[in-house]
Amino acid sequence: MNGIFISFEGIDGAGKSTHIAALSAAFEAQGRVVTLTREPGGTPLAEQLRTLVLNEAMDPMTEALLVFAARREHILQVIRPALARGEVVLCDRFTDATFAYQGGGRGFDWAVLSTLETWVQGQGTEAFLQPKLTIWFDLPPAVAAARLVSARVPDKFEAQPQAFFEQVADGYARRFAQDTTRFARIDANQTPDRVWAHVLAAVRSKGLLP
Ligand SMILES: Nc1ncnc2c1ncn2[C@@H]1O[C@H](COP(=O)(O)OP(=O)(O)O)[C@@H](O)[C@H]1O
Ligand SMILES: Cc1cn([C@H]2C[C@H](O)[C@@H](COP(=O)(O)OP(=O)(O)O)O2)c(=O)[nH]c1=O
Repeated sequence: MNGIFISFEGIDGAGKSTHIAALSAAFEAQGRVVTLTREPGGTPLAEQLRTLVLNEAMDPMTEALLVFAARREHILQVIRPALARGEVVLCDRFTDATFAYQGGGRGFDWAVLSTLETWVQGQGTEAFLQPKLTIWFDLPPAVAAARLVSARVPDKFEAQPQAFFEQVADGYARRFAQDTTRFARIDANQTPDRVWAHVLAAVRSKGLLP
């Protein structure tokens, strides 16, 4: 069986986490083995880098290098091995988040991010790794902010003003425009049931679930 790599994206509070477990169950119901993972993180070292990135103030380049360093570990130790075993890898955020947050939100150089992406996801003779499908939960930042008020204690990014998330959303839109076939853009400003129906339809339209 071929491995399947799917990533989930969107600004904080867009509703990703709500649907990842349900999609995992849908794959398992088809007899697939699922690896659920996240970025930054997914290995002990990458989780340590996550703690730094989410809690410490730092220069945007430092931040970009740390998330790509975490990604390198994650790809080598978790994602590629799971795909080689024919598993389904569901990843809560991947490189599009770097373009959106470090590129859009922090204003870090887009071309440098593209170079880092090429290095980290396809070093030497490795085939370039990219999700088969990226589900983008598109939600106006004001709506996301309202959802998060009562949801949880904000981390470094979630504490940013709405203007930051407008830039992050612009980053996602720019990334989407560069590769519309990989992305499924979902209007996340709907009830969870309706959002779920769109998530399922996106996965089915790629032929990944019956
Ligand atoms: N479609 C929806 N409509 C209203 N609230 C939602 C919806 N989806 C998720 N939520 C709520 O919004 C908050 C953020 O959702 P979450 O899945 O944690 O977002 P993310 O993982 O994208 O940051 C949670 O309190 C969740 O219950
Ligand atoms: C993967 C990635 C995440 N991030 C940010 C986006 C989120 O604010 C944060 C962690 O994402 P997330 O796991 O969605 O947070 P939570 O557990 O609170 O739902 O890291 C980046 O800035 N760059 C990246 O490359």
